[in-house]
Amino acid sequence: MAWLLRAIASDGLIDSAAAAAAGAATGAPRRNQAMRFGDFPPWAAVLSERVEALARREGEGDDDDRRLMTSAAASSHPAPMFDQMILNSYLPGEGLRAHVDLDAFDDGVVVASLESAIMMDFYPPPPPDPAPAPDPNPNPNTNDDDATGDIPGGDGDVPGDATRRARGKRDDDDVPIQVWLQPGDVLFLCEDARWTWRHGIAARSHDVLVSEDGESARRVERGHRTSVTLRKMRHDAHELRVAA
Ligand SMILES: O=C(O)CCC(=O)C(=O)O
Ligand SMILES: [Fe+2]
Repeated sequence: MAWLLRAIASDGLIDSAAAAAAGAATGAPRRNQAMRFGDFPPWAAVLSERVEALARREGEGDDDDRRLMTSAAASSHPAPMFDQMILNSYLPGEGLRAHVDLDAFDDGVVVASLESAIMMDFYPPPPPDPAPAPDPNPNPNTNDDDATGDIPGGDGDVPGDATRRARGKRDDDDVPIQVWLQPGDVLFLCEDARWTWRHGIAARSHDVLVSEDGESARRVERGHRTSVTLRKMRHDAHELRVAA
């Protein structure tokens, strides 16, 4: 479940975040990421409080589909809802490898997208590993060390798409679901969108926006973009019982 909220961040917040990102990005070689745990700078505390108010907002009934953050995710974040922040800075042409955020953080990850629009790509999880095929030759004396031989769709020599999927490997040639993030948009990642789908940004200097009817397309040049991600460290992660 991924929800997008248009334009939460006021200009003042955007300016502060952009200035912080610019400050973090100074020096050589250029740094494009800064991480904070716990005490946020004032502008980030304001952003975090606004996001928290939205995520906890009442009046959406019991219909979880209408909430920005699932109630399970929201209630798993005792106040303050977020205690970790990453500030990312992207120049045109820069991207982000598709990934699932670390297990050390709870459900309900938030991305505030600032300054310049960008296309974020979402890749579904690979299908589960197939059940092992019955051994067609149960003769224990047969020496078959071709480890790929029993993978449906794979012939062991030519690693075709089906083979990669069958092995649970990921392929960035997969067609993503695309989400157009405009300055001020806030994206809430819960459940599958947080735990199993990968998200990433293609490294290119422009995006192509296709109209809703699919009839026309528009090229949009990327500018400098800043993103602020907010997360909550899982309680058990403090004791390093989960992968960090
Ligand atoms: O920059 C973004 O929009 C996403 C950043 C992200 O996915 C992350 O920090 O884990
Ligand atoms: Fe991420």
